[in-house]
Amino acid sequence: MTIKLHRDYGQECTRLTETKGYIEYVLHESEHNEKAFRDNIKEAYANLNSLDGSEGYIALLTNVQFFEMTKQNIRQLQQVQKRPYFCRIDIKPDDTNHIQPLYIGKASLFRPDTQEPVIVDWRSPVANVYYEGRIGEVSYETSTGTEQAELHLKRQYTIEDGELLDFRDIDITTRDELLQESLGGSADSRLKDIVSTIQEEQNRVIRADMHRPMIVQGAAGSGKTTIALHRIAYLIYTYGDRFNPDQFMILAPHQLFLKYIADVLPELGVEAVRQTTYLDFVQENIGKKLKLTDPNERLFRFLEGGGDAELLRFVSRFKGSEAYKQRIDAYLQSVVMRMQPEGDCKLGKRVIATGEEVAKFIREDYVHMPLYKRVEKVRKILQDRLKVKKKQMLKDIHDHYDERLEVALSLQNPPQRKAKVVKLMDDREKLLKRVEADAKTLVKEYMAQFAKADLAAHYKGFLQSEELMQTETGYGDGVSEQPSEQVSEQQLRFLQEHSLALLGKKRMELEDTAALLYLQHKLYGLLTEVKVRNLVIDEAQDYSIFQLLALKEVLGSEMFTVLGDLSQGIHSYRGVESWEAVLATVFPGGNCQFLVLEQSYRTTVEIMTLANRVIVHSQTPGLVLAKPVVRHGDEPAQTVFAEQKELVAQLLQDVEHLKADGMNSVAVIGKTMAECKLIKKWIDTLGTDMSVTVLDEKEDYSGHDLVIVPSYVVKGLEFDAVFIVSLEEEYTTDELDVKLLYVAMTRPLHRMFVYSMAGKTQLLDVL
Ligand SMILES: Nc1ncnc2c1ncn2[C@@H]1O[C@H](COP(=O)(O)OP(=O)(O)OP(=O)(O)O)[C@@H](O)[C@H]1O
Repeated sequence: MTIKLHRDYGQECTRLTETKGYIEYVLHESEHNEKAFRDNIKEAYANLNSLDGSEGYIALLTNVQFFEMTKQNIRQLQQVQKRPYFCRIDIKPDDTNHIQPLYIGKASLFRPDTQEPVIVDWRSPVANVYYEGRIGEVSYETSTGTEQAELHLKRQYTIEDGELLDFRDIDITTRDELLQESLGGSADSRLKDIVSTIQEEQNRVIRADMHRPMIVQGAAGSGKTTIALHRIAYLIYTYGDRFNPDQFMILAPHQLFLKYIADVLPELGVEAVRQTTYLDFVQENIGKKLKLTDPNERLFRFLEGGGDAELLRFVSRFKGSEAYKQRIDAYLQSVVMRMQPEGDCKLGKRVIATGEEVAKFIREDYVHMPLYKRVEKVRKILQDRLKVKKKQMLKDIHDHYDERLEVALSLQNPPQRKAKVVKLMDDREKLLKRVEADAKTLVKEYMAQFAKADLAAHYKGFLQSEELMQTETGYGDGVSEQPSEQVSEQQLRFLQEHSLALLGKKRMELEDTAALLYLQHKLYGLLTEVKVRNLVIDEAQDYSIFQLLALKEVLGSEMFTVLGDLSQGIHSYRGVESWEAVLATVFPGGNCQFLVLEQSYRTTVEIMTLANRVIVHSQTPGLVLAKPVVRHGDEPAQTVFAEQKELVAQLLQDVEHLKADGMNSVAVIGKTMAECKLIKKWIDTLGTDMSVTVLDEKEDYSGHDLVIVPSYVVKGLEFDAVFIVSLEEEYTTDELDVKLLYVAMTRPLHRMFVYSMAGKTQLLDVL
């Protein structure tokens, strides 16, 4: 049936026209207000000096605030103008007899004249009914408690360019056509918002209690990244009265990924949320650009095995463990204990502070502060006390000499009297000068014993310390699957020599960043004022326990949303081995929520089935296979070639066909960067009109017809079609290879081609 024949079509068209009209009206009004506020600001500036200081300032601030709000409202309304809402729910609250249709969209708009909501924000409490409610009895939580209601209708709309193209009524039994439509679409180089098709299990994550930490194990394509961003938008809307956007932060793996997700929050009407990487966050807060060894190089060193591979693997894992943090704590303790004051701080014979007192300041009274802030505090206390003491001392000297001068002046013998008075005055002058001079340098000299060493010096100090070298504690701290695993002296010695050698070359490893952040926080305090209280971490499987602990410590908050997939844990030698370990070590006490997302939305049943046949070869603890939403496509093509040239020629031909078929984004995934460069070389040799680029973690890939990406860079991204190519590098049955191939296979939305050279198909052969 064409939608135009639907009995509600006319009414829905009228409603859409009215809504657009009202948006237009509000926009017009807002633009007028915006101008008025702008003029007011100018005027307030001009009057700033003539008015009483605070009055002028308040006028300015108020107008700036209104101006910003209006500007944001305008932006939001402009964004929804062409698609004001995506669904409608008809609900009857239990305390009324009136069924109210509510139109849900990406903004909220209310008509004061009719007291009716025109658009209800998707994040509002009642909108939850759209995502989770079934026709019939429903309830939803508001800030004042649980509301009961009856849900009579759930209707989805397809609106494009302000025109109503279709609508359909849905419930649990209905196939979610809007979802199917959305998943059938084409990928570009940016992630998009999914407000109209958020699924129930995803909705639970988005709306989960902000105050409790949450870990989400989500299969590839289950929407973790998307959910992470929607959750921030939801939290800012819901808790906006208590938290500013700058109190939220999202951590993503690299710059390429940040660019990939950059549009979603602004699309959701959210601005000013920090989106960064762990490394950048650390560098910003220690005030130093670190020269790191290439972690991907090491990844492949592990793959090759042999040599020091096992010991290097130990180094990576141990540096991310709680045991490493504990050793740093012990080192910090020893630094504090070594700050044993050498005697009292005295001006002459007068004590400004006793050694015990100073030690107590540092070790007890100001223990909540970073160590060198405590030292600064002590300096300040001593200076303040000195000021008082000096004044008193000078007065005492004056009093003392005044008395003696009085006696001297009463002497009868004039020459004797003169001599005495002169001497007393000289003595007094000398003494006063000495006191002044001593006072000037006293605190500085006393405090010299607590001289500051810089971060690198302390890290080096730690690496050379006996605290690092303790062997008695195994790292049975939830990091290792074998709690009884012992750390040997040989392992620690290797870590020490390896790290000191790197430091000697002014280099560090990514694994050192947690220690650096933690030491910075404990010794000096972070360099920026960290307002962030609420943290969302994507691709969290690559984080170590220590990285998470350090973040928790520096933010002073547990409001973490941690999303990851252990099946994609290609850095598991330094990242999360099991979520239980994170629960036990980072969020102990049972307050942390743990949710599993199995449903995968990205790819077709055919592609996901093949990817699942790969991942079952991994040792991932508690592996949960991804369940694709029912969407069928072509079988993945698996082809073996005899010649590299022949393979690449076929690939180029296929890509051209795919492009002609409307596949926007196509990627070739090679196992390593070297493999990617080889593919590129062949493409250049064969020639093509397409723009082709090899991606690393820093680049933006929009604007290219074809991208070639190493398997370890591609996580998190998606493309319409993907070619997994093995020219020289094959995927073996090794754990890391299994995960790399799985990550690669879960990137396509619609089509997948596995092209390998003969003899390079080891893992594929066992499928
Ligand atoms: N409810 C939904 N409605 C429409 N599209 C969805 C929904 N959930 C996820 N998607 C789509 O599925 C794809 C995968 O989402 P996303 O990248 O957020 O998943 P992920 O769990 O982070 O994946 P991975 O771990 O494999 O990187 C995206 O194209 C996203 O738009």
